[in-house]
Amino acid sequence: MTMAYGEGDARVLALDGVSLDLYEGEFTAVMGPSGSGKSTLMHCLAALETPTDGKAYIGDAEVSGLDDKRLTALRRDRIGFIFQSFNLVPTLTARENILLPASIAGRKVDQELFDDVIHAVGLESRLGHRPSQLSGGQQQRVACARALVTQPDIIFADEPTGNLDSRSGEEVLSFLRRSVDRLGQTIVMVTHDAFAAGFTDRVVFLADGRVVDEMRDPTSERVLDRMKQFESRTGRR
Ligand SMILES: Nc1ncnc2c1ncn2[C@@H]1O[C@H](COP(=O)(O)OP(=O)(O)OP(=O)(O)O)[C@@H](O)[C@H]1O
Repeated sequence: MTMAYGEGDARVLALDGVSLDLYEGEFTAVMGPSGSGKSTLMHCLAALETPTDGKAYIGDAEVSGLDDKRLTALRRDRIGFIFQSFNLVPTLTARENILLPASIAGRKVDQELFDDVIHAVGLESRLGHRPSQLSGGQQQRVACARALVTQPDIIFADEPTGNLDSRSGEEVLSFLRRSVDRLGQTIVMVTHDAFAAGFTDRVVFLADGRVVDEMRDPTSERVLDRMKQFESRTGRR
């Protein structure tokens, strides 16, 4: 996939021929220096942006090249999102936020799955609270529950722990890990954080819009080492 922004001298190649397979039931981290194309890659994969060249697929469905109506349906039915800034609706309770995407899609959430997810994120006593009455960590857990209860084919998480203290961040990461292990959820997470990457099955490293390396069964120590190697090779620090 290629993604170019701007024209002439201002042209930026955010993605430079990226080819990447993501596997079902896996937790994948996408890492790389600032400006390496992580967010652009995620947006193209999640049908939020259309690449200049190339295609993205979810299963057999091509996400680039759908008309608006089909795109909306694809995002609604098959993709879940978790953002750094939670993106909850302030006037709705935690329960209402969690059920909102399903209710927009006109679908019922399986009660057992709902109970399971709520229990797993530890939100039982907070379902009637509005976002402003919850801590950042609790708000992000609501956002995780919201992404999970629709059982999407894939969840895209953009720096999900970026706004959290380390303890809340760890809770969210453990929870994402468990949802991969227990529910077979597929998750792709953009992160700068080697600790967060240590929770995943696979790390894909981007630099200058290309995949430059990957690591299976990462530990945060190995990820940190690899990041240091990249920094010394590219002359940073
Ligand atoms: N809408 C846009 N218009 C022009 N250039 C853009 C746009 N979006 C991204 N870029 C450029 O594309 C390149 C990749 O950006 P991207 O946001 O994907 O990087 P990133 O790895 O997610 O960075 P960060 O870690 O800082 O969020 C950067 O050089 C950026 O300036």
